Amino acid sequence: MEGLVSMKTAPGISFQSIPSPNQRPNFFLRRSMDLQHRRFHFPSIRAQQSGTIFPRKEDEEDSLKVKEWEVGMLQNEVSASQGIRIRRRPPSGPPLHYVGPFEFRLQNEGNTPRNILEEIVWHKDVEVSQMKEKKPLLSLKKVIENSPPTRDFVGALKAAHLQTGLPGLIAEVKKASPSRGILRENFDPVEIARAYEKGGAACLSVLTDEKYFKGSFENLEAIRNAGVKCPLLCKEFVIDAWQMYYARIKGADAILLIAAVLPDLDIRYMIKICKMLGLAALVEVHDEREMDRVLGIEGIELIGINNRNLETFEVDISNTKKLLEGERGQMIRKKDIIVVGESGLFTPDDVAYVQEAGVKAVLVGESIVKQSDPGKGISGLFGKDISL
Ligand SMILES: O=C(O)c1ccccc1NCC(=O)[C@H](O)[C@H](O)COP(=O)(O)O
Repeated sequence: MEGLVSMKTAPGISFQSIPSPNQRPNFFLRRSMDLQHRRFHFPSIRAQQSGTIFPRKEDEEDSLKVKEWEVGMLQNEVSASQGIRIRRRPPSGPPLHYVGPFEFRLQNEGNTPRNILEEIVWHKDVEVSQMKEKKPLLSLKKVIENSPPTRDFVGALKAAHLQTGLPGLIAEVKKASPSRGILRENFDPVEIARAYEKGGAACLSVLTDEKYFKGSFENLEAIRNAGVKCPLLCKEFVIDAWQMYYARIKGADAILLIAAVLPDLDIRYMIKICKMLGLAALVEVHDEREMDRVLGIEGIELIGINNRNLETFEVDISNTKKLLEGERGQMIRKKDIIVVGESGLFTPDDVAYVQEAGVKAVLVGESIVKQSDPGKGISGLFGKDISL
């Protein structure tokens, strides 16, 4: 659209006059023309501008960025076709609209995350690409070759359930959350982990996201190195297999995969990587559609039903019951999958409710981490001492 006159009107909105209405290509055609233009010509234009024949490093970097953007857009399209509303990356550049003979741009429209989960994922995308540059996958693989074996996360949950007759507890080391803010001011992850273990937790969940949960991979590593025996779940927003390798070297025994973020193909691929790395995968769903997708994937041993809608923060523990009713529940039993009830569990009645619905494990953060002695918080949650 070179040569068009751009007129600024209100802040954030600019108008461009169009030579004639019948010369106006539709938005999608323009987008794909733009993509092709960039794919095939962008580096050489830069090379021409710089007066060089061979592409310069900057041209190659530009070209890589364009390719990454294209992959992100493709991922968004695949995700949308599976009912996934979370876009993996912001659509680059503001979309164009046509009104009468005018074309106008709304600055940033489309590049604003639609909800907190999308915001987290977009931030994670940038964070992970920076971390990958510092610690390439090959270097992580070398460290893993000399790492101690992982512990049996699923086995620990099953054993706790058999021993107590109650759901096995995954106790979460959680300092803060986007929905609740700071949960515990004096936050010593190792002290909390030890208290949970003493209080009867079968496994621990360690939040590693820094920006939104004030967690870290250092916390995970410190808990592992402190001699805590409970298997550890790395509670991360996984969007790239690199994170799984990193979690493994930092001491994780299991990793979270969120179906609201990951398309089926990613989940299948990541389950295979988990098997290679000796990690258990907790695949998290929060509605019927996600549950049906996940039940169609082979090799899943653990499904988490999140009672918190990660887009709206609404918590409703009847979600667990709803997703375990009828044929879904039957298929889960047939496949011998362990279901974990996650979020919003505060009382023995809550635990009894989700157990009645069919869970064999629960994942709990807020209600126990807020207690002055988080270990005693566990007895409060179950209505009895489960450490024996
Ligand atoms: O906890 C949040 O506010 C939150 C917001 C956005 C994405 C994820 C979020 N939480 C992760 C979890 O699923 C919970 O930490 C976990 O299930 C424990 O929940 P709770 O017992 O209610 O602390």
